[in-house]
Amino acid sequence: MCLIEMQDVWKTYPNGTVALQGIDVHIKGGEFVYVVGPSGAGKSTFIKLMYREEKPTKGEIVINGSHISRLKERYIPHMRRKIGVVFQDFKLLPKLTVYENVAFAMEVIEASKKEIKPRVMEVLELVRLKHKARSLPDQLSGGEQQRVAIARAIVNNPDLIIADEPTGNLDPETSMDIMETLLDINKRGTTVIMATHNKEIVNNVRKRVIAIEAGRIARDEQKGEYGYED
Ligand SMILES: Nc1ncnc2c1ncn2[C@@H]1O[C@H](COP(=O)(O)OP(=O)(O)OP(=O)(O)O)[C@@H](O)[C@H]1O
Repeated sequence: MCLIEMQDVWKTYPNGTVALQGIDVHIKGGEFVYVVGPSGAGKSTFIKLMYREEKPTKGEIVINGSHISRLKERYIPHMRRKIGVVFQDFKLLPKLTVYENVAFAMEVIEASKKEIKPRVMEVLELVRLKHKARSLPDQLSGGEQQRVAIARAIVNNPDLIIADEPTGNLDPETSMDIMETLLDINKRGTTVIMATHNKEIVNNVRKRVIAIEAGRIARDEQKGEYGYED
């Protein structure tokens, strides 16, 4: 089944920058997709459209049957429950413990206390951080912080994980560890879309590659390669 469909999607920012021009894409449930391309090509914009951080100037975006390009503001929080987002800079809440950071995502959707504890411990176990539940983010390594962010992104069982440069701040070994965590989540059925400049990972763990150049899809290959020198 088609999880994400974009049809003739254009994005022009208010200052006149044309970030995307005529994007057509289909992504099926369960896929793992890399989004690659030169700096400024439009990767983040492409990804931001999927969780309605940005709105297209023109075109249709359908995610899981819902026309998110037309969605009214008040329905956006509900739509985002089914999407987990992971950022390069982790975006953890610094004064909350690891446990609280993950639990917070469930509190926001008004899950009951009874549901929260076992589910948070379950996802912390999945990212191998149960033993750090009481730590604060700044007591963790970068890779551990990113694994907390992944735990937070998956705690509400999303259909889709969107990761924008999740390994951008991490060394090669830690990056591969984060990649393995994302692959593990994907094996359990969650679709993963990952924008990345990590040539090593893309070339070594072959998956679908969508290359964006100057706002257009330049390549879309199954088991593709990175294709750039940086
Ligand atoms: N909020 C904004 N307002 C105006 N222009 C923007 C905005 N965000 C991005 N842009 C511009 O849109 C184009 C695409 O940016 P985008 O961030 O999508 O690229 P990217 O491929 O993710 O780049 P990078 O690899 O450097 O993160 C760039 O020219 C950028 O300067």
